[in-house]
Amino acid sequence: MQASESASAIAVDDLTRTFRGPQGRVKRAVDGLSLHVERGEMVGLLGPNGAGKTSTVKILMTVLLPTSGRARVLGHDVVAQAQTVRRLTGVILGGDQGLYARLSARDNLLLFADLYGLPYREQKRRVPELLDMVGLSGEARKRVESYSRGMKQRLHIARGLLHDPDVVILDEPSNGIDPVGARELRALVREQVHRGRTVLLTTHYMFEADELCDRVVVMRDGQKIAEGTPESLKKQTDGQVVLTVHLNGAGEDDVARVRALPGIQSVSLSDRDAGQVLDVHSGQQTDVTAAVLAELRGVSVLQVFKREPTLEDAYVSLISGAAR
Ligand SMILES: Nc1ncnc2c1ncn2[C@@H]1O[C@H](COP(=O)(O)OP(=O)(O)OP(=O)(O)O)[C@@H](O)[C@H]1O
Repeated sequence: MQASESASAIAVDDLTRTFRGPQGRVKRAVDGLSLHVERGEMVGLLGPNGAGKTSTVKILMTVLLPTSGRARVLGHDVVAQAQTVRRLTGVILGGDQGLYARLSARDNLLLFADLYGLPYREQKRRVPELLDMVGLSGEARKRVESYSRGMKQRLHIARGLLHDPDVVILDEPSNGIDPVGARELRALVREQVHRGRTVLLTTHYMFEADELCDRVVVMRDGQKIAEGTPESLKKQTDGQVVLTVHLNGAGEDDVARVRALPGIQSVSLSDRDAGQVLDVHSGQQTDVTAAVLAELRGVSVLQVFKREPTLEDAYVSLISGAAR
């Protein structure tokens, strides 16, 4: 059966997946989720650990059955037409699994091309083309065990694209990759959309979602709690200003005093490099800089600046707002 021209690339409707946990308790990993990805779109699936992203992705990959609801790829049902869905979808999971460490990149791709049933002539054309696209032509004959994490991830992408899928699903593509490698990977992912593919990706990196995605869907406890363009989600933090203070020696007492100031919406303290960063969210009307610095008199303040909220700020405020 051909996919209808009007079908969304990915259509998830009222999808639920439950697991039986310890003591027979039922856990709803995916709980009534609906999400649609249009053809040629790149959508990010965001959410904290345990939100249900991987379960959703596994259902779309046809390796996990839904408990109820429906999921379709280009109009094909992931349960009833699993084989067609697998043919149309490229799944890129990353990590050390799924590649043969003792084989070269080229031999890995030839092996998987065989497994996918790609005709020999097609393999001879497709494998060098993909190695070139992911920038591994020069190292194609080296064993994968000598590859860096970033190179392995690029090889995973080549592997996922062997059968020229229309829809690509990536699970945390730049997890554990150094900043330069991650930037190259993002360029590679972006290129897939330029080539007309539809991309769904999960990520914990908000700047990655902001840079790459046309839209993001935020999940928590198996449910969708927000959806929109990165810009529209940032706007939901409307009126917020973030005061960022780089400092040393701050403790919970300092955070509590700043949090108690009038006009403050939220405060977070994190370690960064050799020092600390205090992010103070407040309403636009109140300039809290002087009051915050007064409360930090006992600590060493290195730098202070104000900035617009980022997607990460919007995400943190969404996730904490949805906390039960
Ligand atoms: N096979 C399983 N058996 C029991 N519970 C499971 C199983 N798979 C997932 N879960 C539970 O379902 C919930 C959602 O898990 P899932 O892996 O889909 O979340 P996630 O958003 O991908 O998290 P992460 O960001 O950590 O990968 C979690 O509470 C998890 O413990």
